[in-house]
Amino acid sequence: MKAIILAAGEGLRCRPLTLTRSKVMLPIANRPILEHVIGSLEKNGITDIILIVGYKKERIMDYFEDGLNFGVKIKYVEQKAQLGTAHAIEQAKKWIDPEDSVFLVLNGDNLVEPKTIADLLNNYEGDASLLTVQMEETAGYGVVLKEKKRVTRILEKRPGDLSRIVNTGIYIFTPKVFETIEKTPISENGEYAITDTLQLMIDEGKIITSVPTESKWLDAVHAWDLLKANAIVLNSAREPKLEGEIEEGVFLSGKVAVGKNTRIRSGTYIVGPAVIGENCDIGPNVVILPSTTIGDNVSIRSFTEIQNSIIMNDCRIYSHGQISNSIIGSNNTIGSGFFVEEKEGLSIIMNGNIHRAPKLGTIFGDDNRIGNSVLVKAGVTIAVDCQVESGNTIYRDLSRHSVVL
Ligand SMILES: CC(=O)N[C@H]1[C@@H](OP(=O)(O)O)O[C@H](CO)[C@@H](O)[C@@H]1O
Repeated sequence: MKAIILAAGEGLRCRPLTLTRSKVMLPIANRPILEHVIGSLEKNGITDIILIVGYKKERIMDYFEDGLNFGVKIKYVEQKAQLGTAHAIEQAKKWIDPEDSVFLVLNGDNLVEPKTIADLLNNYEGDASLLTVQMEETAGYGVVLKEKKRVTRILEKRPGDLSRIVNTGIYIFTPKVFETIEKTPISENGEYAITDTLQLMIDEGKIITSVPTESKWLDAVHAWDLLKANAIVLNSAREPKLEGEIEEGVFLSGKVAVGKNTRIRSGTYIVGPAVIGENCDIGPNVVILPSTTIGDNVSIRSFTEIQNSIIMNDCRIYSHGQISNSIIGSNNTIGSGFFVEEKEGLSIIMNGNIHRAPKLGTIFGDDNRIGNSVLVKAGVTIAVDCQVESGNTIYRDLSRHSVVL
């Protein structure tokens, strides 16, 4: 069976992290979300993958190449304009054999475990099937109404609580779906939505079934959702590997993974679950608390404490810092005495809408340079290529190339 993975969008609500990479490339436990998705397909024996790319596609293609290192074969198809999920799937039409009985479609930016996909593979029926989860908070998703297994309506991102059965965006289609995709009208927000295609199929009397799952399905809607996803994945890791050099006098407890060529210096105290990548230099006397992921080529100097955070590749973090509930993009330099304030239940405004964040520190994009003794207020984001001189307190979001003297 072939799988089409949708990986063309940016992930606007994950800015500033997505200013330099698309959402599918955001790391969870040091691997892009898309790598987790491909791994789950491969474990189900699905190795023939059509990857729909668009935004920052080079970064995806450079990482995955032809897929062989990941146990799959990838055919890249470009969606030049991001005109919706039905339009994205339509781009793959040429590569789906009309004689194939069915194919799978899923999002490249939702974390799924192998069993999640198996639940659909083992239970699909009718003209199309979609995998659903039960959720309390359904805002931002499509929900379905159904009679027994048969879907009677799909409602996309509507306010109210008509249904708690959420569409995961994981589907089994027959090649006939392309006929209905061609007839799908453009929606109010200017997109061709696969959910509208499905509604059209329902209206034509076709049988669309919903397959419920209780297996893992996680969507990082906002950047801060990555912290939760990271914690879940770190917690479920099996037998983490300790490579590199662990000096005498290092304390490790819980699940801790350390990559090749990394040195953990004496006096460092690490409580897992935690993952530290390759070629890092940590300590002496650094404290790393659950659920933290540190990328490759990162150095962290004495008396810095990091908790429940993601630090991406190529960062340098100097001494006496405190970072918690935060995401630091790649190639950031952070001076001594850096302090991130954190708060619970912040209201963050994006594009005029209010979004509620859980306990949050800060989110940094890539390539920022922060001097010594800098304080960042809770919920504040620093975009890309910003420079903050020593001794400043950052109260407001910094946009790309900002300089704070
Ligand atoms: C038009 C469309 O395809 N909507 C889908 C899709 O929404 P996006 O906003 O495109 O990610 O994925 C959601 C699951 O992540 C699903 O709930 C919804 O129905």
